[in-house]
Amino acid sequence: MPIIGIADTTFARYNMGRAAIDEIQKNVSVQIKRVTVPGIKDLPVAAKKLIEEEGCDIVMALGMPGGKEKDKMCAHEASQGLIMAQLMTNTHIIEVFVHEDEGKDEKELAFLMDRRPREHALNVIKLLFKPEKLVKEAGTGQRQGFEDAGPLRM
Ligand SMILES: Cc1nc2c(=O)[nH]c(=O)nc-2n(C[C@H](O)[C@H](O)[C@H](O)CO)c1C
Repeated sequence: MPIIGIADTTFARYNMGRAAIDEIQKNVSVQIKRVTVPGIKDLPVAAKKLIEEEGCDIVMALGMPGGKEKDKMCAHEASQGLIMAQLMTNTHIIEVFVHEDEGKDEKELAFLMDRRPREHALNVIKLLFKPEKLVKEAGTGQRQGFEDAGPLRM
């Protein structure tokens, strides 16, 4: 049975890991290993450990960069770490970040922090079990959280 790793943070203002796990469990029967770290810069090593020490086949790295400039820098560094961890382990780590300033108010932010992990959880399931479904969706302007952008027409 495949193992999905979930790494999330205490910095985030919504329980993104719980949303992702709920969506996974609604759709497939898999083993889940979860860790929670303080912030997004702690996610790369947490994800790498889930892969190398816990045998995870894929990992979701969930976090919330804050709205300040230093938070955005932090997010960029965390992203680079996550890419490095993917290359070091040859394993997908799906980055699920919701920036605190993406929502126009707290209600919209909470909506997004619930929806994006759920929609990426479905992507993770497709990557693991039905990669051909993603091929069918190629170029269709999928977005996680808000409305899909949709395909371009000639
Ligand atoms: C400035 C800063 N901003 C964020 C952020 O926007 N989101 C987040 O999840 N964590 C932030 N952190 C904390 C770091 O990611 C990390 O937890 C600490 O530097 C300890 O390694 C820091 C230090």
